[in-house]
Amino acid sequence: MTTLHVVNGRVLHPDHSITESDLLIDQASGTIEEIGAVDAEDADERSSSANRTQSDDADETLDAEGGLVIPGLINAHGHAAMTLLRGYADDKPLEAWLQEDIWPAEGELTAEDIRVGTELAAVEMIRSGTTGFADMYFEEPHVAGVVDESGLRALLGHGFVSVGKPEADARADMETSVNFAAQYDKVGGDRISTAVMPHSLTTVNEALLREAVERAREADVPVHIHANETEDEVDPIVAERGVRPMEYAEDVGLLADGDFLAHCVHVDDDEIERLADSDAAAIHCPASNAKLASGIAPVQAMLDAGVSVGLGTDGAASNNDLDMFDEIRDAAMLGKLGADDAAAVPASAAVRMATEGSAAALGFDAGRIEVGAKADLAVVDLDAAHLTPGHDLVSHLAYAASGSDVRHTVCDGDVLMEDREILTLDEAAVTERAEEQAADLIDRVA
Ligand SMILES: N[C@@H](CCSC[C@H]1O[C@@H](n2cnc3c(=O)[nH]cnc32)[C@H](O)[C@@H]1O)C(=O)O
Ligand SMILES: [Zn+2]
Repeated sequence: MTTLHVVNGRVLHPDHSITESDLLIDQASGTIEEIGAVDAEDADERSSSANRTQSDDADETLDAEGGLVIPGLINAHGHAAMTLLRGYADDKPLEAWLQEDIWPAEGELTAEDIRVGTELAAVEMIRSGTTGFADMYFEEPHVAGVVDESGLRALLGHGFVSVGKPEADARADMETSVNFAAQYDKVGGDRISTAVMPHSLTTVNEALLREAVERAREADVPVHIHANETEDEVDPIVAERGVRPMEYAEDVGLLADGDFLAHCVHVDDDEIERLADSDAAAIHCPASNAKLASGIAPVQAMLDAGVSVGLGTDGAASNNDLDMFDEIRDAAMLGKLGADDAAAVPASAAVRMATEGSAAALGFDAGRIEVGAKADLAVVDLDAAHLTPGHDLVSHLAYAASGSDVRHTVCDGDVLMEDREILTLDEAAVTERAEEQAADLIDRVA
């Protein structure tokens, strides 16, 4: 067995206790094998030479001295290649932003744009301790290629809409979504999984939505969709059907085990109950909801009701970065404002949303540092001024740390970033290429 030792650090356990522990990782299975002093001799040796970075019996060793080993953060909703549209159109509400700026620009996107934009996203995620993500976009086979080379874990799907398109085009788009999901699920291992991804409850017509859900069940993959993001999305459903969107969602066959719904901002008590009674998850995207002034999701109420809640950044054009530490902080801050209660969404709950919550939503056996779980983790440097003193490290993760405090990133037992150097992608080349590709895209749109 080839092994990776993560030594000399402190470890954040699932109950959020913290101990000084080493990890032994089996790289073949990509799982955590042991937590604790790996053997007594090692521990003795370590105390006599704290700076040692080579372990005699491990194939590879990662020094976490002064750091906290946390579960890799999981970005459970986004559109990775939208990094190319970062800062392209800001300060507008959802509908105008999509229709006036984003969709016209996306109409010009090529497979190469998607590949380059997704590589840029991968660099940003690895740098900021994100090891897994969900992606709803186009040209997903190219996204899968980037996931493969970057070493990240991802759940991918082709997003499709029917509004504003001839029926035949919309149907073909739905077929692309189903076929991609069926063909790429668990392709080349278990780092890539898939879902069928109708864009939203209002941008896909009922017949296609029903069919997409049915086809997803046949292919044994979940469904991912935007839901209840703005009032403007809720009102037409209520006006047309006389029911709120979650009842409509149930009616078309959604809210099954494995399904996950982005946003869920404007959900009433009955809808929260429906979500809680279902095996589907809500993905909270606080920064995107704030920037587009969509509203504040009732996250504490959802958690209290027992809804499974994950956390996501949404695309980089409505955030405008992919740093999940920011998202954790925004979830806590907006959760308090929205509930008018400083005790709402405490640090620990926000960290859980980005780790075990997102993992459960995406069906990843990760989001926790535990024997048998996937070895998806990040090592956060704790010796910075803004993280001193260390009264409460979970508080620091939520309120004081940022992605740039991440020193190492590991996914599936492989080191993706060591001492802030990304090993799987050429960061300088990726950013340079992205700058060129984005300029070219904007030229084509103009
Ligand atoms: N526009 C595509 C649909 C699906 S891909 C996913 C889409 O979600 C869009 N998107 C990004 N952020 C949001 C959001 O917050 N709400 C709704 N859609 C978004 C994104 O720009 C992309 O167009 C089509 O023509 O078939
Ligand atoms: Zn989105």
